[in-house]
Amino acid sequence: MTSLGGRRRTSPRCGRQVQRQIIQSTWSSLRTRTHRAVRRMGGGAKANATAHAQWAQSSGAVVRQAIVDTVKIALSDPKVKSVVICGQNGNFCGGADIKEFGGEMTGPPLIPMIHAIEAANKPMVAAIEGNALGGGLELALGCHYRIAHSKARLGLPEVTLGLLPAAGGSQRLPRLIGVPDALDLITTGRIVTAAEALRLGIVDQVTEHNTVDAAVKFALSVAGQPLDARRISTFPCPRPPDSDALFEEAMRKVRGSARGAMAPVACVQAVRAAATLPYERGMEREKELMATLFTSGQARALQYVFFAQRAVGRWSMPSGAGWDTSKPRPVNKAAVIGLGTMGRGITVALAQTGLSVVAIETQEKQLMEAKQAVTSMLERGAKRRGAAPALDRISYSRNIQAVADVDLVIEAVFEDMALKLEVFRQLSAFCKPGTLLCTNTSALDVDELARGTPNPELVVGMHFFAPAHVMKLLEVVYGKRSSPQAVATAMQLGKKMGKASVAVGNCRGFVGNRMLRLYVEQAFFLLEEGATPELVDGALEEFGFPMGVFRMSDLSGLDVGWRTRKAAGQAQPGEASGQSARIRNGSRYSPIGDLVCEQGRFGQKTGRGWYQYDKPGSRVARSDPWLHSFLEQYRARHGLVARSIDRQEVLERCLYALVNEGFRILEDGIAAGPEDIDVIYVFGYGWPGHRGGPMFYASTVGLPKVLERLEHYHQAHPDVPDLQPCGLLRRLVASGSPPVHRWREVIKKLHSQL
Ligand SMILES: CC/C=C/CC(=O)SCCNC(=O)CCNC(=O)[C@H](O)C(C)(C)COP(=O)(O)OP(=O)(O)OC[C@H]1O[C@@H](n2cnc3c(N)ncnc32)[C@H](O)[C@@H]1OP(=O)(O)O
Repeated sequence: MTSLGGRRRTSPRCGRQVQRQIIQSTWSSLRTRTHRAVRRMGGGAKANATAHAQWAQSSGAVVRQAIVDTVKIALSDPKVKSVVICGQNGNFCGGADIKEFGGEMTGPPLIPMIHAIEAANKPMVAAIEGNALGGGLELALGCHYRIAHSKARLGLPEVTLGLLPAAGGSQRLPRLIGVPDALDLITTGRIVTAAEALRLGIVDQVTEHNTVDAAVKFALSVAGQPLDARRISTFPCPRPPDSDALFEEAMRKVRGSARGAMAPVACVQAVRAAATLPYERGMEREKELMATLFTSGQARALQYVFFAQRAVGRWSMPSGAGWDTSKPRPVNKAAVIGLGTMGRGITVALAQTGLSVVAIETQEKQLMEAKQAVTSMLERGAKRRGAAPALDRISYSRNIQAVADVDLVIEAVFEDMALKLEVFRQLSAFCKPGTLLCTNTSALDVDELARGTPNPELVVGMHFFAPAHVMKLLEVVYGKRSSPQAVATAMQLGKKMGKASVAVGNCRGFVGNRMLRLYVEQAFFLLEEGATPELVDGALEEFGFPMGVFRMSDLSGLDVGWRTRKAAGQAQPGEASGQSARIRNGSRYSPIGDLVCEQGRFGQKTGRGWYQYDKPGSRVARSDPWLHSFLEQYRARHGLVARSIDRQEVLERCLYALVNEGFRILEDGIAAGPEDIDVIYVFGYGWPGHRGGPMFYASTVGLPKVLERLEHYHQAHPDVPDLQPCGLLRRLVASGSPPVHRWREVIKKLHSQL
């Protein structure tokens, strides 16, 4: 447990008949409250100081110790008839302190503690307010009854941390609610509302009123009643009729979606143990499975991602300004300009966040189409959430002057600098003073856009990812003149929208796309050298990406990149051959993608791309003999001899090139730390979370090895300067390859010397 208020107090209503154990889980203010709680547990100032010092090492140990002690006192006191376990400050318990996992566990272990609660001969009632997650819910499942507030959230999210509910959760939940629902909750980590928990049978009662009072009343009402039928571990696990088929199907499903993550698979195995073994043996199985996960490295990666996601909220700019010094402006009303795919998604996301939105599109027909699409997206979302669609929060207009009273505008028009500059010029004329002007560009220069406005400090990039109402990532791009307040406002709005928002500097492609270019480029080079799209995609998908480079390119459309390359003067029409046709600005360039586009093969939408599809729009990719013979002809025309390439080389070339660019981004100060890059890749680019993001992954591979492989590939391909190892990588290796959480120190030193 992370936190404790080992606070014993007597219920004012029931004298000493019900004793309350307060378990609080507000992590951020844990230290002070725990200190106070320890003091309240008895002992003078001296004892208190000792306990507090211990807690500083391991907060959860103190929480567990206090629960054990207080329950013991309550059970031995004849005047106490029932016990209510509750949290403090509106929270039951968010589960184990993840930071404890890295070190040696001290204090009483959780499982015997929960067993002792379940074995108690007085009713133990959990009063659940706020969160009951992970070990917190496992504790509640050890109680004989559970009373929840209507706003409570319950779940076993361990799987998202690379673990399974190993304090009996995987054995008790199926016994309580049945195998299918338990499998769903445990394998996904899905958090449920109190209403759903009641429907599933996880809680016994839901209250709109004071939860502790309701629980105390309830505890008194059941005092003295037999408890045998309330101890979940003694329940037989309800076995569905065809349970073998059910578990096989569950296993097939998790293996399909886990992308190599071990925890979801272990969760199915643990629930299967609950359904097939006596409780004690099931607990042994739970322990074995947990031990494997704990030592797998995947749990460490996922826990890193958990903290990285929170670390990116503590953003900073090269000037030193940051989250702690910059106050965001309130944003109640926003406008979206341009209602293509991105604009529609952004409109939906803003409305679902509770903002008033003005959606602007100049052409009547497009405006009407967009309105229809936005309406149905909102209706579908509302149906899924069981809420009313936020249709009345949106007004539609063809007139840009409708921005007059908004606090923030997000421009999502076509990626064309001249067009965007014109939009920004008009916005500057019509918006009220102080309105934040945001661009959703994924490639254009935010500084150039800002220069076109009278108030460049109000301009930032808000780079959403398609579909914008679904994808969790938001890059907030600050330009040279963006004010810290503008960045703070965009970051706060992103957070409100439920996005993993990362503040990054302005450069070509920002962080995500700048790194992606090198990854894709290596994939093209590998085709030239003898690989096939199937080989490259197979290696990347086995690594854990939902789709490899080529399947992804077919999905998003090959023409998008082609247009950009044409605009940059890279893609040149025609069938030129020889080495010179594959050089741009002195560096190697592969025109393969351009040539495929010249055939009208734009991917899924045209039914042909790197693969073939049954019909345009179809999603099932099949190997395409045309493409293979095209590759052979291409190699022959350019004098290239195909060689055998293995999956290891595919991974090293694609991933290390991407990681190397990540180091350059850190060196350039475009991202403040490795966590920023990792969050961008996990939440926006399908990087498997159980590998922790590219920079974390590099640290697990070992920086000296990454450096050595990059040197090797750069030597083999001197015409690819991007493969030259970055100076920061060399520096980190020279300073002993510190763990990822210490890279910032090296980066800081580097910047201070520049
Ligand atoms: C054998 C024993 C095994 C037990 C299994 C477990 O219990 S594993 C843990 C299961 N619990 C979870 O996964 C819950 C994780 N936490 C959350 O989902 C959320 O933090 C919350 C509890 C719902 C609260 O959300 P809120 O948005 O209010 O706050 P933050 O997420 O920003 O968190 C505030 C700070 O607290 C830190 N923190 C949160 N959870 C933990 C945790 N389990 N262990 C350690 N620290 C935690 C978080 O990092 C924030 O800290 P900052 O320093 O401010 O970044």
